[in-house]
Amino acid sequence: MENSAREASPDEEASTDHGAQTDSWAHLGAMMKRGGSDYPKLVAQMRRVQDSFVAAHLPAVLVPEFAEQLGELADRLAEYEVGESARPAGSRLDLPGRGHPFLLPHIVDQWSDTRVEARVTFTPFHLGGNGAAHGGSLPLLFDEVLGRLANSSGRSIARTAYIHVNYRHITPVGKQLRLEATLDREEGRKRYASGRLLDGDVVVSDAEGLFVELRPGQP
Ligand SMILES: CCCCCCCC/C=C\CCCCCCCC(=O)SCCNC(=O)CCNC(=O)[C@H](O)C(C)(C)COP(=O)(O)OP(=O)(O)OC[C@H]1O[C@@H](n2cnc3c(N)ncnc32)[C@H](O)[C@@H]1OP(=O)(O)O
Repeated sequence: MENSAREASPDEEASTDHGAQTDSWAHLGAMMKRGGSDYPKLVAQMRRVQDSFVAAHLPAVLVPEFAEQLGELADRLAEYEVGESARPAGSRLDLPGRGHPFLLPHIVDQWSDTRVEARVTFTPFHLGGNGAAHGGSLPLLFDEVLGRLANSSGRSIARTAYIHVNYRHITPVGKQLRLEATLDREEGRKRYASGRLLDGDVVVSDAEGLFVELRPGQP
């Protein structure tokens, strides 16, 4: 396995999954087996493609060949398309960024009912400019981590109402950073969480988010 995050507790993701019930160890265990034991290699190669794609300047003469090869791969993958609730991508809680190439490849080190500690390295795919991560990738990271925290430990489903992100310093690409997040308070249906992204001792970004618990039947 390319990286190991700690496993989720049985009830911690129970209410976060709209497409399938994740209310038992057995179900979580089954989700984390989706794609099999080689799936981490596939995700790692997909992330490599993303990074090398954005970093490459192909000779124009090679562009049609690369487009065709990628097209062939996409066609092959499309043969295996399944519904949202059956996909390995995003289900693999044992992998950085749940094994979903859109998500930052963060690795969770500690997870309690109200606190998360994780490591994350932004890659060339997330580059904005001048060695700094694209500003839009930070709300993505905070939404994922704060959102999961707000939905964990058997709490019922809550959706992001807002994420307020402060950019304090540039977020370097290619350097391992630390992320801390806490669920700070709950007021009725409202859950407030906050997080900090650190480069050494320097807070490069922090965020506060409101997650509102859905009413029964609310989409
Ligand atoms: C399938 C297999 C795969 C397996 C999966 C593996 C496990 C996965 C593990 C983990 C996954 C999760 C990890 C990621 C989590 C990320 C979460 C997201 O990104 S969610 C998407 C983005 N968000 C939306 O799309 C929301 C769209 N908006 C809405 O739906 C509504 O606006 C909503 C629910 C947020 C609130 O609407 P209302 O009608 O329910 O609630 P009202 O009554 O208006 O407000 C309730 C209270 O909240 C305040 N409020 C609402 N919005 C506010 C705002 N923007 N700012 C301030 N206050 C707000 C209101 O003022 C009110 O407060 P007063 O009760 O009066 O004190």
